Amino acid sequence: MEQIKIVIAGPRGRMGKEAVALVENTEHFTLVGVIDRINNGKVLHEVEGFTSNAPIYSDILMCFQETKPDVLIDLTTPETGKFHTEIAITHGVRPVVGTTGFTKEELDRLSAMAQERQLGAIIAPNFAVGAVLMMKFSQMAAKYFQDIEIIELHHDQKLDAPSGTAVKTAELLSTVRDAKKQGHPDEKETIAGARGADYDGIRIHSVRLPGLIAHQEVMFGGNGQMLSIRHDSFNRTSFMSGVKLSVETVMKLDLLVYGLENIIE
Ligand SMILES: NC(=O)C1=CN([C@@H]2O[C@H](COP(=O)(O)OP(=O)(O)OC[C@H]3O[C@@H](n4cnc5c(N)ncnc54)[C@H](OP(=O)(O)O)[C@@H]3O)[C@@H](O)[C@H]2O)C=CC1
Ligand SMILES: O=C(O)C1=N[C@H](C(=O)O)C[C@H](O)C1
Repeated sequence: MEQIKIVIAGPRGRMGKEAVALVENTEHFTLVGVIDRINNGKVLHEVEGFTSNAPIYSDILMCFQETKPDVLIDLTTPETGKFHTEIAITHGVRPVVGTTGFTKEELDRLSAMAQERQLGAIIAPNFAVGAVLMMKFSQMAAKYFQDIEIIELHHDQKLDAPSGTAVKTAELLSTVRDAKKQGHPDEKETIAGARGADYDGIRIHSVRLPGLIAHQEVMFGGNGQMLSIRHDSFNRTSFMSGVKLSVETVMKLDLLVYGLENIIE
């Protein structure tokens, strides 16, 4: 199998560490460099917890020039992730982005940039196969149940709310459900935010607590019945088979794909 040369941005992060281990343990993947805002000029094994010989760069352009990667895996923050994805597309490096918090306008712009260059790119709000199925099953259910509340629950170090997964879920549900205001027409919040965020009338509630990893429940209410579809990630290894699939798939694409549901059969 042809070797895929990979750069990881955010290697010291919770997801970045897992991604480094994935790339190091996959025969046809080579970690040619990492992007880290500290440790510039060092080799990764000089940083505690790593054994890799990959060089560390704080400058993404220098990293690309010297390591000539095929793929950038970005697991950073919303602002940095957007910047890295733009630079990658501009320089012909295929981005696989797990970073969340991009707006629809930003996604559209990145998609147009990839299309213009006919370059493969994947932005996946959730790499866990079970989470993708939870979204697909919810989309099936939304045809029959129009009253929906999404409860997403995450660790308390998360920067963006609602989660990328919750936004993606609401987008998928809206493809099969007409916009509808839920709850009583005259309902009033006595404390702002009590009814959660509003996406075409679907309510999204974000829970942040230490001890959690990544969880989501989609609740559908009907006459005399309720359907609940839930996914839990209990560790971050749960995301890695999706990262591996995305790296392999992005090499064959010539446009930007947003969401793993578009590449999982
Ligand atoms: N798609 C998916 O399946 C999943 C997506 N995520 C998303 O992935 C992202 C990362 O999550 P997580 O690993 O938990 O977050 P962490 O905070 O643990 O890691 C983020 C890393 O990004 C680094 N970073 C921040 N700014 C820069 C910069 N300017 N240049 C280089 N590196 C930078 C941080 O470094 P420093 O220590 O210096 O701040 C840190 O190491 C989030 O957006 C999260 O929502 C998370 C889980 C699954
Ligand atoms: O920040 C996280 O942890 C996660 N972020 C992603 C999101 O925003 O949906 C994916 C997963 O839920 C974990």
